[in-house]
Amino acid sequence: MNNIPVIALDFAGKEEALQLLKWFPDEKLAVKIGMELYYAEGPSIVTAIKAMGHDVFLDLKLHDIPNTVKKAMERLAGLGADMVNVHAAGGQAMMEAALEGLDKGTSLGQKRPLCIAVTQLTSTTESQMQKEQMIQGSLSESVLHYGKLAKTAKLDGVVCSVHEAYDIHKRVGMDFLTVTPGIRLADDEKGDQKRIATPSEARKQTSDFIVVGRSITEAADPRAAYHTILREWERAL
Ligand SMILES: O=c1ccn([C@@H]2O[C@H](COP(=O)(O)O)[C@@H](O)[C@H]2O)c(=O)[nH]1
Repeated sequence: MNNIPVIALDFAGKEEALQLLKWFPDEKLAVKIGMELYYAEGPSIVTAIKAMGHDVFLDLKLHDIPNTVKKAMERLAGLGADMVNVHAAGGQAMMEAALEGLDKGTSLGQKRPLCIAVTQLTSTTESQMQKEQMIQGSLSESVLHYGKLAKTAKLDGVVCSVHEAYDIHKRVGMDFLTVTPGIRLADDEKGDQKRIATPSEARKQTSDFIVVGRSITEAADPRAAYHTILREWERAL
């Protein structure tokens, strides 16, 4: 995965997703296939988008007992996605099982998908986390804790907000990936996201990948929105 931003294809079906991709006839993109599109279309949506030459982050956020996650990852490994993920809250043994499944399901000569762990969703606030998840301490401590746990389990990185990305890199490792959704341009609607940041802040805070959905997919001209975000990212340093 190289391209930035990663476009979240949060659509009800293949037709809508392909409509969006038509805005980018000559560009190799990185796209994210999430639950909505995957549950509607099944594994063929991953192979179809890979066949178009795009990188795919398959964002299914697995969270179950280790054996179930291992077997599911064994199946997902064969689809050709470049990145997959789990919830760090599933625990170290579950994350290790995810990797085991991916290794087992990856054929000889194929590259194992990167595997990252969701820490605290970008739609979660600190007070919500403390009340609803009964986690004491700050949200940034919780994200760091999950980051360290994911590193111990030998995962490749985490999903976190831009606000935690630098701390993760400093304290877990500069080569440990930080994938950051919750990206908004200054005038964009926040929607359900709580811990948001601009593409420029994301770059300054050392995010490796920014994930952008509605700011691109709901724009009147998605290609123009994509390039505005890319330009802001490129000019940030
Ligand atoms: O903590 C997380 C984990 C995943 N996401 C996903 O990223 C996109 C963001 O979409 P926007 O429209 O740009 O808000 C979406 O697919 C989420 O499922 C996240 O937002 N936060």
